[in-house]
Amino acid sequence: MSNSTIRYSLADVAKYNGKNGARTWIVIHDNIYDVTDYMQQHPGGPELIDDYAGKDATSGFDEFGHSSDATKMLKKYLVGELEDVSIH
Ligand code: HEM
Repeated sequence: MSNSTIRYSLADVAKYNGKNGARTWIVIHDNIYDVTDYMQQHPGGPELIDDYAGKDATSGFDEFGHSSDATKMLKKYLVGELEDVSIH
């Protein structure tokens, strides 16, 4: 983790739920991704991602067993990291 990484709480992420013009953010392994521009191209369809809009999508992402290509694609959409929950 670098100091330049922007930290957000899960409450911040929840605002980006894709509703009413909001963008769609999801969390995978404590990293936060803005997948708004990717959802329509998702091979599994946009709905699967929308189910996790504004939430932690780690279980959904891992349960499908995405390819390493899919994991690499995520990097492009990274917007920040979850803040350290242990300090609260
Ligand atoms: C949010 C939770 C997600 C769930 C539950 C999910 C689920 C799935 C499912 C079920 C498929 C299979 C579709 C099919 O074969 O018909 C799939 C494929 C795929 N998904 Fe997702 N997905 C999620 C997020 C993402 C994200 C964020 C990315 C990349 C930015 C991604 C990239 C891909 C790719 C590239 C494939 C094609 C197969 C592969 O390369 O693994 N998915 N996904």
